[in-house]
Amino acid sequence: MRVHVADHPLITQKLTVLRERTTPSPIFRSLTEELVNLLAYEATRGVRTQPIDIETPVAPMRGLALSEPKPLVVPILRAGLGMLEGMVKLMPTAEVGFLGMVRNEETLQPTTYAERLPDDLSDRQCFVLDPMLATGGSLLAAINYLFDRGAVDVTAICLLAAPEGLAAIEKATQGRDVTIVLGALDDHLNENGYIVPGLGDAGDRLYGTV
Ligand SMILES: O=P(O)(O)OC[C@H]1O[C@H](OP(=O)(O)OP(=O)(O)O)[C@H](O)[C@@H]1O
Ligand SMILES: O=c1cc[nH]c(=O)[nH]1
Ligand SMILES: [Mg+2]
Repeated sequence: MRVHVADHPLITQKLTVLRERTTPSPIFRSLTEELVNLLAYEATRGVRTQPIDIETPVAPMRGLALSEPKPLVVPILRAGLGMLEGMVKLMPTAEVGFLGMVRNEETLQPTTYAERLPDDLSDRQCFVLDPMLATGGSLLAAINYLFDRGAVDVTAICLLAAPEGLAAIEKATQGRDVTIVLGALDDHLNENGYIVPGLGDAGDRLYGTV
């Protein structure tokens, strides 16, 4: 598993505002989109392309086009939906699939309440979006759905992660092509399974349900 933790002052600055408890939902939403734009740049570094011959007004040249089949972007509802717009702005031709998951706040186990993915993902590059990687249970379930359908590689973009969740995913995906791109790697999980220092419940903060 490859892990890339962003190291850029603008990402840390935007995350600082996001984490602040008084930041209201509209600002939280726009910062989330800005952060995805920045993280997606790194996450799509390995996107598959093919040469394409074009003519500029001045001369013919060989450029690059995205390869077929196009990448699949999968936000994990609810909170991952807040990252979708930022990602598809960067790759407007990507296809989008959806996974709805919710973590039981007592057992910390995820359940899937919605799934709308292409049946056959053979030869597809997949990009999963979820702001929070806490115990890793939700992201691992999403990664397993994609590999079970034939995906060859999965890249997840998360704003924050806990070391415990990252280690759990690494252990459970041995031998698979998995990349995780993070805005920051936080300190630990607390007794309620929340990332510390974290930002609280991302879904509630995005959609104002606190
Ligand atoms: O790593 P885990 O321990 O599985 O926790 C992370 C999950 O928890 C949050 O979703 P939540 O269950 O709160 O659903 P929501 O997006 O609808 O708020 C978050 O968006 C992740 O999907
Ligand atoms: O810190 C956490 C952990 C799980 N889900 C969240 O939204 N935040
Ligand atoms: Mg939530």
